[in-house]
Amino acid sequence: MNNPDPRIYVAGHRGLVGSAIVRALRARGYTNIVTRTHDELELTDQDAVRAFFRAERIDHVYLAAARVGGIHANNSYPAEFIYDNLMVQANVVHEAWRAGVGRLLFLGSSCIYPRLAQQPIREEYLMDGALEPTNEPYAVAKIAGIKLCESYNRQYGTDFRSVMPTNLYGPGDNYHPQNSHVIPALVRRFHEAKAEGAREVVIWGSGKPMREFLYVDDMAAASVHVMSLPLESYAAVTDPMHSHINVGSGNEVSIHELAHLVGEVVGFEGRIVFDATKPDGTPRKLLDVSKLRSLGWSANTPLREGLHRAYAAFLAVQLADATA
Ligand SMILES: NC(=O)C1=CN([C@@H]2O[C@H](COP(=O)(O)OP(=O)(O)OC[C@H]3O[C@@H](n4cnc5c(N)ncnc54)[C@H](OP(=O)(O)O)[C@@H]3O)[C@@H](O)[C@H]2O)C=CC1
Ligand SMILES: C[C@H]1O[C@H](OP(=O)(O)OP(=O)(O)OC[C@H]2O[C@@H](n3cnc4c(=O)[nH]c(N)nc43)[C@H](O)[C@@H]2O)[C@@H](O)[C@@H](O)C1=O
Repeated sequence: MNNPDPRIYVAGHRGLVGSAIVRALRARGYTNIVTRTHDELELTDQDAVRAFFRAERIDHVYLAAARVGGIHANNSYPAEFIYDNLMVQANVVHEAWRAGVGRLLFLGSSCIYPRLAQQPIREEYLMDGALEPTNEPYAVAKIAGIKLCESYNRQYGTDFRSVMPTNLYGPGDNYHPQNSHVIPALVRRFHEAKAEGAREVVIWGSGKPMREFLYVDDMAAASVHVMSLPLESYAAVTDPMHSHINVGSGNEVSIHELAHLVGEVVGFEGRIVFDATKPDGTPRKLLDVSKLRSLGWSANTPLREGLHRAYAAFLAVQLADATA
């Protein structure tokens, strides 16, 4: 019989996705959740990861720890993006197998797919063409993560699953002015422009790229849903090696439309201008989410509502920082 309250390790529990996964697990009544901060457990250190799994007797793992960032961070620190991600996932997957972990969820990213993939992007388009250069090292690491899980499943019969999220946003995001993703970057930039009474806000690139966005609590719900499925159900829609599955909202907007929407949510009334000297990245990446829908899950937070919640979370952080 399945253990109703498995011992669950959420790696990266202080990050955007990991913190939402912990919220989702607690809301569903799971109480046996194990966490370690980065300072307490360095996941690139194999000996430390081995000792952790040996001591903790974990049943399930959510692997939401990774080196993560937006287009500028990926383009500026390619060595860290490939090295850290390869090491973290190799250590966690290998030591989880050694320790007999029953089920693991690896979080990849929609940037694993070819830059000019047919849209919407189906899971089987993986490795069908060249990757987007601004994030190729990160994407190569994430592809290796999928293949790690597949290989352990094939050779050792493990149950290691992989989800490929589209661009995420929400409470707990990284608001670094350069290294963050577009939504937290714009929330902060519009907020500061409004506070300073600035006449214009500059957005990177042409404004033409299309992106699909998913609110992070929807992502967490999808992760818990995928981990709760019987293996036969998951394996029936993934390929025979129990490969990856896309997670998205099914809707896309241009960066131009997004900028106007964030400006509206924040209440900025000035001009929005585009700096075409900055990179656009992939022109379009809309995921085909029919496999996940066939398994009974779909997103339910519209972008405008998610942006209002994300801005409220940003304001709460500002307030806490100001009163600290
Ligand atoms: N955000 C997005 O738009 C998307 C994210 N994803 C994927 O979702 C997952 C979670 O991303 P997200 O929550 O946004 O990322 P965050 O950067 O918000 O969180 C990552 C967490 O992992 C921890 N971490 C990083 N490196 C190590 C390490 N070497 N040892 C221990 N802990 C470490 C970080 O700790 P610390 O901060 O202390 O370093 C942080 O708590 C990743 O796999 C990412 O690739 C996929 C698609 C889109
Ligand atoms: C999730 C995904 O995240 C990264 O890829 P990306 O989709 O290109 O993500 P992004 O959020 O950084 O940018 C989206 C778009 O928005 C434009 N843009 C405008 N103005 C700002 C801005 O101020 N900041 C940022 N970051 N982008 C901006 C930007 O030029 C681009 O056209 C990957 O490296 C990879 O890590 C990955 O998997």
